[in-house]
Amino acid sequence: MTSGGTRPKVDFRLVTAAVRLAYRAAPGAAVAQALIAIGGGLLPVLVGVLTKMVVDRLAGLDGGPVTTVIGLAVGLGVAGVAVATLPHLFGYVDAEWRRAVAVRAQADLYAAVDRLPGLVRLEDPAFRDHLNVADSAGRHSPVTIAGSSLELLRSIVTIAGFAGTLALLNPWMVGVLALAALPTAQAELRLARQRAGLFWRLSPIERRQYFYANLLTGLAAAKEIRLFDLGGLFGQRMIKELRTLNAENRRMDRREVLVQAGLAVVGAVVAGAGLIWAIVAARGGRLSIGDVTIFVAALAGIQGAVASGIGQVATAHEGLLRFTHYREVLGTAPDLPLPAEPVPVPPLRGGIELRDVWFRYGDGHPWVLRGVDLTIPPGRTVALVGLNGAGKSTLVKLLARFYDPTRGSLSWDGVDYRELDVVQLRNRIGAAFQDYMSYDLSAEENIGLGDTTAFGDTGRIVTAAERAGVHDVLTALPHGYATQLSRTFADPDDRDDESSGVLLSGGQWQRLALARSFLRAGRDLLILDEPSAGLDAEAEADLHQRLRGLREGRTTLLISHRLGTVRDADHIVVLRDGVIAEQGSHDELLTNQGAYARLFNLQAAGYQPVPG
Ligand SMILES: Nc1ncnc2c1ncn2[C@@H]1O[C@H](COP(=O)(O)OP(=O)(O)OP(=O)(O)O)[C@@H](O)[C@H]1O
Repeated sequence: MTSGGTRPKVDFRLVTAAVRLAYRAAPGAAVAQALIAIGGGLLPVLVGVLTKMVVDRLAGLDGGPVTTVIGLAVGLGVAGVAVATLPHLFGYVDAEWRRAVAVRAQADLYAAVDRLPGLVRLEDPAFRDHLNVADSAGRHSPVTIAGSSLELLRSIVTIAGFAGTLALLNPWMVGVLALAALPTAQAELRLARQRAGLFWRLSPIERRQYFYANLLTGLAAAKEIRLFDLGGLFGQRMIKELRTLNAENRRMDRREVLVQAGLAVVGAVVAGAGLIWAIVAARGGRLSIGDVTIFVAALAGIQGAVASGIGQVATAHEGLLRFTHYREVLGTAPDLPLPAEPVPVPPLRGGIELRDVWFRYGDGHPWVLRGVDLTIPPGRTVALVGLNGAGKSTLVKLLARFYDPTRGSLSWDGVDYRELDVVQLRNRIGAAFQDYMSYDLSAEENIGLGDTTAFGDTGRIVTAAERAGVHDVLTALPHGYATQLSRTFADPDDRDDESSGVLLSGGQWQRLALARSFLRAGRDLLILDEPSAGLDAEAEADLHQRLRGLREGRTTLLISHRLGTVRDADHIVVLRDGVIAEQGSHDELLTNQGAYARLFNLQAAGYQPVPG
């Protein structure tokens, strides 16, 4: 986490950003909480004053009609009701406020992530760490910070009210209390800083613990965990992280208990001394019994409010530290330089050119592409082949401008990619990625996501499914194309209905992903990265037969390890260690007797009978 980088700074701009977000999300709730805070701050003072007046009248020190006492008692009762109900009202408004802030914070956060044009940030571990905390920080921290500020206001109102009352009885006592509050404030703030530091230090451990916990309960690793019997190992590692967390937290808790106990003793000594003075003063006739009651209430009220106020500062500080992660994500710069005036992307006429393209994923990473020169002519099929790690998928990512080349350039009809409108560019591309997605949605949505204008257009979706050879599979599902392809989102009513969510096989999922890309078959460039890797031999032959028809006259980049499926491409490019080793038609490459011929013959030999 950010733990790897510098510790985030908490400054006033951060406070205003959090408070602004909290206010804008629900101005009504913010104002209501402010009023509740002020009311809540004044109430203890009001109760104290009313109690003093009632006690003095009952003691006969302050004559007057009995109705006045009854009026005061009623006032006391009303104040008591307010004291009892305000926390509930506060809790309700607080929850409402948090809900409103959550909607706004999440909308802003995910819009910020969606605005990132490339993949660089999402692959950056530091940014991922910010993201991990940003979601919950955005939802909770603004209200925590604003709420703590209001609670602080409440404490200040209480302190001011009681201090004023106390000053009338014994101005010295106000001074003594202020002096006693100083070490309390200092100690509490120190604790808050230590707590924040601990949060910072422990967050990587906490994330590791979550990682193992999710691994143990998630579906992704369930098969390997069971077959390789990894549950015990991961469980032990999770518990080890948890024990480390517990040990660190325990150490902090102990420190806190000691400090708090010390502060409580100081507070009790000050309160005790004050009480002795009040009793002596009352015996000497300098204070009434009512004065003694309000003196005691003021002492307790001020001490409580000081402790609470300082506690709120600590809570706000911690909330601000978390909020830095949210702000980091929202303020992150685009990971690709976007032109101020992007050039509109025309339909592809002249082709795509890669000129001396060098690429690596980061300064410390090895070169993946090393001086690639390549032309993808319009209306033709270029096949890209090469061993694992040669850089084929990386080249695909550059073609969709998920990254910019580290050196060299790509151009679309002669215009540099960096000058083009990136959204329009992607709009002109259809792709089936090697690591395609399987969405926990219905079959028709899984296809329709390729072009959301096709949502609800059964004709287009069925055509795409037919082209990918998956139509028959989908019509045979319990609810046809409407069948949910996961049980993750089963309705409570459907949980026991086995037909409400169906899981497809790996090859069926791949064909569904292809259908999704075929929705964009009319686009200017179709990229197919290992489109048949998960298909059985029959399905693969069938798919490539269909693809031949689909590719006709369309610009296509086809990547495949099975060279039999690319032999009829217009142009075959062999990539080796990030360099184009050779290129040409299938026949030319076989004649060359180079890397392609060697790989092709190796694969062909695999299909020949083993010599006896
Ligand atoms: N996001 C990434 N960050 C860092 N390195 C990466 C990333 N993606 C790929 N690489 C590295 O780039 C190199 C090329 O990977 P690429 O996926 O382009 O190869 P490929 O030719 O498509 O391989 P395969 O045939 O196995 O799919 C590999 O060494 C890989 O480790």
